[in-house]
Amino acid sequence: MTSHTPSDRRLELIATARHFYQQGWMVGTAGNLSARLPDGSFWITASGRSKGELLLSDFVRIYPDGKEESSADLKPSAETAIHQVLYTLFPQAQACYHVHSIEANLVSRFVVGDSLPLPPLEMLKGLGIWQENPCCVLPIFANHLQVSRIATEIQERFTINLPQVPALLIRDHGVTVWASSCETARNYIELVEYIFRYMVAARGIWGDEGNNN
Ligand SMILES: CSC[C@@H](O)[C@@H](O)C(=O)COP(=O)(O)O
Ligand SMILES: [Zn+2]
Repeated sequence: MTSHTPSDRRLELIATARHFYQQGWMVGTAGNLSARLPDGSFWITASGRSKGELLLSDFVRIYPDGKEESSADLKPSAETAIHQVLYTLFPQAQACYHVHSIEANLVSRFVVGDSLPLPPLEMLKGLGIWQENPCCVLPIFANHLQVSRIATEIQERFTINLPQVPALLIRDHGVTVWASSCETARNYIELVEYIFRYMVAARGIWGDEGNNN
């Protein structure tokens, strides 16, 4: 019988961060990635690390009781509270990815309110929307300096209204997705970023009307 050692999820996070860095979505130290472990803890990128060249030692393990563990005395991502809130709200989530793209920042200013209507693209099926000509919105949150305030607002809003897609946008900041596997979270980031690129291009061609259903 072949025995399998479960692969270290940090390796997948390192490869994904490098890929996102190459797309221009994790420039410098921007963004953070986390993945859950069977005991309910999760690995998250340490704060302020260059996301294009992460090492196994650039992660902090966060336990359900809040205890932190890392090889050196590292600080976890400044946005850990957002990951914690999402893992609590969505127990099936096994990975939570946050990136900063130019397009995400542009589309976050396409509306003044807290919901961004998404164009009815086929790509929405990849985010779980199986409807013809869907009316789908992405929740937008304000980018408070105090990250705990963003996390509280996410918790309050999603406790009352579940989002249609497993993603949220922080205005002038970037997108965060959560998914039942690392691979799916990576796909979700690629899909939402495709939709954002489309929305920016559509506005350039058709103006304000470009993204209407
Ligand atoms: C390039 S500064 C970006 C940070 O302020 C933050 O938004 C971010 O995504 C990365 O913070 P980090 O603490 O490294 O996880
Ligand atoms: Zn960020």
